Amino acid sequence: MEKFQQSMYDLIVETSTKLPKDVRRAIARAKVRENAGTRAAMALDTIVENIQMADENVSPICQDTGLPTFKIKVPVGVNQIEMKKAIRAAIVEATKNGKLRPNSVDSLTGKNSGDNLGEGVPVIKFEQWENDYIDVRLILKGGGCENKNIQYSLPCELEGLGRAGRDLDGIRKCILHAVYQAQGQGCSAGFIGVGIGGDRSSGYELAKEQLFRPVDDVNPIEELRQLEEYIMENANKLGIGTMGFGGESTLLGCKIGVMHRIPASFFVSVAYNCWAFRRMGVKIDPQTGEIVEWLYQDGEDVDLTKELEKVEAAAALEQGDTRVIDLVPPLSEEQVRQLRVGDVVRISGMIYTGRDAIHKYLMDHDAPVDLNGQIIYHCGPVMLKDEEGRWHVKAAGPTTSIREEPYQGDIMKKFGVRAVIGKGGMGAKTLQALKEHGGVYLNAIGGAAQYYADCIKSVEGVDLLEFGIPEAMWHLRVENFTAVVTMDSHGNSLHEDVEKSSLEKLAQFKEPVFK
Ligand SMILES: O=C(O)C[C@H](O)C(=O)O
Ligand code: SF4
Repeated sequence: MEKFQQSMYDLIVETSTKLPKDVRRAIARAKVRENAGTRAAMALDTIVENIQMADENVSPICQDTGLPTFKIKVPVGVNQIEMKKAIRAAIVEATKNGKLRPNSVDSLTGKNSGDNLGEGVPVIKFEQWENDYIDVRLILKGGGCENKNIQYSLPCELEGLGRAGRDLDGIRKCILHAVYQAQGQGCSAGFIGVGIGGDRSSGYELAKEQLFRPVDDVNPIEELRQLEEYIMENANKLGIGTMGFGGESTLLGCKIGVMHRIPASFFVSVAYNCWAFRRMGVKIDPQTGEIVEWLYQDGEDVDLTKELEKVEAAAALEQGDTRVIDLVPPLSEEQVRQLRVGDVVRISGMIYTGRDAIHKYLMDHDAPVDLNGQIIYHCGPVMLKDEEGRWHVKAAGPTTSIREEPYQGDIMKKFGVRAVIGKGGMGAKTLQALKEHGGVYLNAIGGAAQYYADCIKSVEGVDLLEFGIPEAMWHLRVENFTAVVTMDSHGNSLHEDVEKSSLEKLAQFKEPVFK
């Protein structure tokens, strides 16, 4: 087993940097569906470009490399303690090399362990089997989509859909509702795994297990096959679209599993995974620890370069009726008030990262830099320090902004911040503050961590590094950092509009379908 650690390192790097073929095919299908020239199509083009860049740079597709979760099947007699040690060592190595973001945080103190190890991290689950090889599957599921998982206890009342009863039709309603409530915040278009039955924990376990099924397999249980097909067809009619910009591609895959339950409980658990669906698997020789086969290799490989050729055509179309505005901070109130929902902005100059820890901190501390007229970027990047002590960005896409909703408006007013960049949109409190103070919300494409890292020309400083790499305030000099205005200072919010229209569309699925 001396090669096992190297094999696990290779598996981690492959999972973090390359999307499996079945996922790529699903993304290519989404591209065909999305109408050229729309904002959703433009977002998908960025996603495709990002996938390609991650491939070439052997760098993380998305900066949030998730909570590494290994599912391992071993022949009887294999030493699981040694395997665990090797996996942990491989995780540390991959973190040091910038293939994983240091993502393990002490829940009580907030301290980042720095090497991705911690209490219960990584997750490693073993099962014995009678085959003569080891099967290792790894999923790197990020926080934004994890926060969009949802569990229903039937019967229940669902907005737009009414009563969901304890039957197949009630399950159907829960799944549609799960897609609706995720909006663009889990970086749609997404994949869902559904677990019917079990208890609160085994139900979620079953839901997550479904994410290991190939996207294009067929459910062997006839009712579930029909339900999967129904969901794929109809969830895409909700009009949420890529990144919640509105559009035709909302869901890329739906896999449903079932298990027994106890009479009093009836749970439907839904695990939502973003488009950056990073899961891979290998077969391992139990003698040497070497990889003998990579999994998820079936079917055709999509030529994403071909997809990229369409990017320019779409971009040209896009710019036909869209204003593209160059911004160089510091921004004045007047400049910001001229921006409208739908405008595309290209930022050059300094931006400052700030996410959960920084927002909480700024509420009752001074800012480490003058933020007057500046732009805050909701982002927790992957950073590496070179031998001369200079920092380099390895991946830097936006994080889900709604988590900063309790603070954002106050912070913008307190420090004179004029714009925030993030993804998934913000709520009524921030919208009101943008109006009162004169500010905008700029939506970047979630998960496009390589694409944005490329716009960052230098790291000019860092504050509050004691919060850990993802949570620190990084001073970044960017060039042509592109984002879309989705909330403006005139009370307009694309997110509010899409949420409202998708709720109306959800209501068309109220009547029973599965008797
Ligand atoms: O933590 C992050 O960088 C992003 C997170 O996965 C999110 O989707 O909000
Ligand atoms: S930022 Fe988006 S793509 Fe990345 S892990 Fe979070 S939900 Fe997934």
